[in-house]
Amino acid sequence: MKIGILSRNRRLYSTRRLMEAADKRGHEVRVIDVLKCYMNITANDPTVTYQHSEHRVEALEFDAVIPRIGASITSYGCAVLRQFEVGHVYSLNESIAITRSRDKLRAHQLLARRGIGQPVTSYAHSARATDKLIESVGGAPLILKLTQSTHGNGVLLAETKKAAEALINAFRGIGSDFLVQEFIKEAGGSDIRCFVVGDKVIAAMQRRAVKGEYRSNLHRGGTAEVIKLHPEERRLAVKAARVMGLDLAGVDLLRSAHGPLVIEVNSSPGLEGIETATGIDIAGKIIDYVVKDALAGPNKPTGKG
Ligand SMILES: Nc1ncnc2c1ncn2[C@@H]1O[C@H](COP(=O)(O)OP(=O)(O)OP(=O)(O)O)[C@@H](O)[C@H]1O
Ligand SMILES: [Mg+2]
Ligand SMILES: [Mg+2]
Repeated sequence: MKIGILSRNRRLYSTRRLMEAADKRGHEVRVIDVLKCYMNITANDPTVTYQHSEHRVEALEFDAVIPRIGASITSYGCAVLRQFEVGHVYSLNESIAITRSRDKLRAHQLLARRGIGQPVTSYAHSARATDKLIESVGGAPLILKLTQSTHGNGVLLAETKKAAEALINAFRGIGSDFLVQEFIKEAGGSDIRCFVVGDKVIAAMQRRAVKGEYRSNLHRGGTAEVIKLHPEERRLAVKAARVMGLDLAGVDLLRSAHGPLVIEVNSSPGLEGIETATGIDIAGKIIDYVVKDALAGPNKPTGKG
């Protein structure tokens, strides 16, 4: 099979591992930097051309693509991916599903519609609503989250009502889009990353924040270890990925006093942390899934919104 990995950098761990796994299984694999692609949008003869120095590839000839689109290039990356879809090329994750998951507000609303447990989350435009926003999530301490951010960068803990008001005003002042969220204290600075492929959780790890930190992201110095999921957590993670329409997803859960809660669904979850923590050949499992799913036919758009 001819597989394209849509990634900006072939040296990234996840990209390298996917290439290795595809190669090992005898597939022809190529890394395509979406920013070096251009497209011709016509009904009869849509094209995506990848031009890298003197090399030129007619990219719609791929049998399957695996999108690894970074948060900073969501818009152009998804436009290129949509063009593959116009050309009936199978994609592991569809552009619409990636777009849904990138906006945390939209994702929370879609998950809520399907009854998926999440921390109480509020959103408002008007400065007059600040008191109500704070009250609705149970007051301080509370979490403020930029709607489009990653690696824990846009996640802030406001320990007091005064701090929450100051942060909300600051975010409003610079025109940032943010959510206010109930702080799940009992998670104790840990979260669970569930790695979903198709309709299965193929691996899970618990990430623990360093002392004095509330964010467990490995990029923030957190540590990871294997964890055995409860069946309820497994079902929740698979359902969350389904609702977003993602065939590959990193679903983050918090263990709260009232059961597991989904905090986010990532469409390009990294492989390094989870492969290192669990010793599972995640890249191999992804390639096996892609081949099986692509052979079964073109994408069927899933989910709404
Ligand atoms: N409501 C909450 N209560 C307690 N801790 C939280 C809450 N929301 C987030 N956290 C902590 O902050 C971390 C980062 O939050 P989140 O996963 O939403 O952001 P992210 O920047 O998209 O992360 P990623 O790099 O996993 O994509 C979580 O892993 C968790 O440890
Ligand atoms: Mg995220
Ligand atoms: Mg996360």
